[in-house]
Amino acid sequence: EEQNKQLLQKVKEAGSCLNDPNGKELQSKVHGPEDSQETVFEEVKSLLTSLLDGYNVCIMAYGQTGSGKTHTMIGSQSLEAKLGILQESQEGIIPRASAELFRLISKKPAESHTVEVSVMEVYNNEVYDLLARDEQGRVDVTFKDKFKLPALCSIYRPVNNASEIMQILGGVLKRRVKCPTLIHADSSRSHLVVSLTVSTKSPNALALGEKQTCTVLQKVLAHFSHIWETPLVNEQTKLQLVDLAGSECVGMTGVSGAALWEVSCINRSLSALSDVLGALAEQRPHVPYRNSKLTHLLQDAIGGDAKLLVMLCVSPTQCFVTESLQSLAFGTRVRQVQKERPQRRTNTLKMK
Ligand SMILES: Nc1ncnc2c1ncn2[C@@H]1O[C@H](COP(=O)(O)OP(=O)(O)OP(=O)(O)O)[C@@H](O)[C@H]1O
Repeated sequence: EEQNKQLLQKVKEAGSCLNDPNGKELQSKVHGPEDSQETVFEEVKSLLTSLLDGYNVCIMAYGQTGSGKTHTMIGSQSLEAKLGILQESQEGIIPRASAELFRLISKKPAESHTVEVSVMEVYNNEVYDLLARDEQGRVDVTFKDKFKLPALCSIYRPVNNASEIMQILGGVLKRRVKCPTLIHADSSRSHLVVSLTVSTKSPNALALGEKQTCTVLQKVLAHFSHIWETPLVNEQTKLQLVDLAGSECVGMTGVSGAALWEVSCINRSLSALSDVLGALAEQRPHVPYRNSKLTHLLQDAIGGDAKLLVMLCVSPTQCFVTESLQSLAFGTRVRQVQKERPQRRTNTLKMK
């Protein structure tokens, strides 16, 4: 226990040292096991304001298997089993971020923002839409291709509050691919990506129904608005909440056969993610987003002017020191990514 305490102290020190790689102060914080979910969420809260300010935001949990990624992103696993009904204190980032988003939206003019949710998993380098599966969670092999998403487009469900998001998530989480390993009996074998798309109606679009002081173009667009399922929007931003599958050493997990293939796919996709971050950090002209389905799916959320927050989950025990160092190395790479803010996109028409 004393050794573990010392290790935790070292990890905390390593986390604070990472603060200042180029003489610039970067935000970082190391939380110990004593910190509550609420305290951890305080780090995240301001990103929801950024989302409504027009930034794409991505929050992802990275770490070895069993280190607490699902606990951090969703909440306690045992309570999750009760169909997503979590005690508030155990709620992780996804339920808290959803609640904060709707709290912020409630302060905006009525009906100015709409939110849609999609839930996908990347398993064995294929993307599956969890909202497209049947109630029993089985993927009918006859229709397997229907559930694969070659064009990376997915089902979006409109939601009006955080409880609706958690109800949808509670329903689909049972279908996430899990498999016991030596380290973690309830280990997730896929990357889970929950996307909340926030559409902001332009003031003009809001006023079209009442005022006649619009331009000719707006009148034409309004006339044909029935062609689009949703009203005109002038901006869409996306919050992507990602619970990555665990990075792991094959020897430690004790898996073989199909499970070994899963581990290899997980490790390759995480390595592709690291390569993308490396390319962004070095500002290379080509960023290899297409090298894996995971990075392809997250392209909007980690490229451009998106804000990315990575929660590194690190085991506070001596026996996992190799994995912990590997996770910290990933964190170092993330920190090196500096992003320029390009011109904002405006007046984008959303078509379904
Ligand atoms: N900070 C924490 N406080 C209390 N329990 C925790 C904490 N972190 C993790 N746990 C518990 O440890 C176990 C493993 O955590 P979790 O499922 O979140 O790991 P994981 O990193 O998502 O694993 P995998 O990658 O294998 O899916 C769970 O039972 C979880 O409730």
